[in-house]
Amino acid sequence: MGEPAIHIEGLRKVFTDRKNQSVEVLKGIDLDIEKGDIYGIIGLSGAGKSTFVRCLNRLEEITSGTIAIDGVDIASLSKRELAAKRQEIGMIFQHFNLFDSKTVRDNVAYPLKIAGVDKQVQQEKVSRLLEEVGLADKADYYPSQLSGGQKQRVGIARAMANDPKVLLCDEATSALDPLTTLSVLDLIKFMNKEHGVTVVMISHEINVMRYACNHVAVIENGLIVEKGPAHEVLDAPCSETGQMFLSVEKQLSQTWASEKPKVR
Ligand SMILES: Nc1ncnc2c1ncn2[C@@H]1O[C@H](COP(=O)(O)OP(=O)(O)OP(=O)(O)O)[C@@H](O)[C@H]1O
Repeated sequence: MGEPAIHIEGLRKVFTDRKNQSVEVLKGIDLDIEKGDIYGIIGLSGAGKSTFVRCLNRLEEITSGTIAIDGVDIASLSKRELAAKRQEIGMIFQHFNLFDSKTVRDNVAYPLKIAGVDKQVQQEKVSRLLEEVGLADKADYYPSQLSGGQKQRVGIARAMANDPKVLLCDEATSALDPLTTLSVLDLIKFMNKEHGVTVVMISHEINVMRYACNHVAVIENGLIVEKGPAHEVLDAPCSETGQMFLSVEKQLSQTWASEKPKVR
């Protein structure tokens, strides 16, 4: 097995809250993510998923530990080096985070502009990306003129603009209806297959993990409590959180509104 796309060792993140109290949110995470994988991180609200994924591109500074992306320890990079490294790490968000005052075309071109890509090349690249995400006819629209699913497609095109090695997905489908969720997950799978981008996806939806991920880790209170092939972790979890997710999923699919509540 070659070098992993992402190697994480002893990752800790401590926040200081408004009362100056320390809150340890990530408590020593070890994880290797292989190149070309789609890796899911599932956990309850507050378990530390967003903090974890935001540490991977240093949107959050880590307190201690190592995060190596393609063999490069990102904590050791200067601001300038980090800016260059971030071109290798695309990210999409639950609420899309598009520039409202820019057109679809300019949103997607933005990372290319920042990277100093030639204007002609920018235009060609943007056109190709918009074709790929099925929005070629919406290039001159503004985000406010798009549906949630279309906005996330723009987010994906923008995240893929610099041909990243890694795509981070922070609850990317949580604000979308089931059908749109499916099409956005298909698009992420397409980007993984066609462009070889390694995907890290966080979610609290077990179905999303099952549909999209090859591997899954369960995060509980700032620690990874189990990890492995998606079908093993999702179909026969051994952690308390994993078992709870599975049991709630079963109850939701088997219980009618008229039946007695099973959880209070
Ligand atoms: N800037 C911050 N300062 C202090 N505490 C923080 C900060 N950011 C996050 N936290 C705390 O870290 C914990 C984990 O938050 P995080 O958003 O990573 O969880 P999550 O698993 O993504 O939850 P959710 O699914 O609800 O988004 C929470 O208790 C949260 O209050």
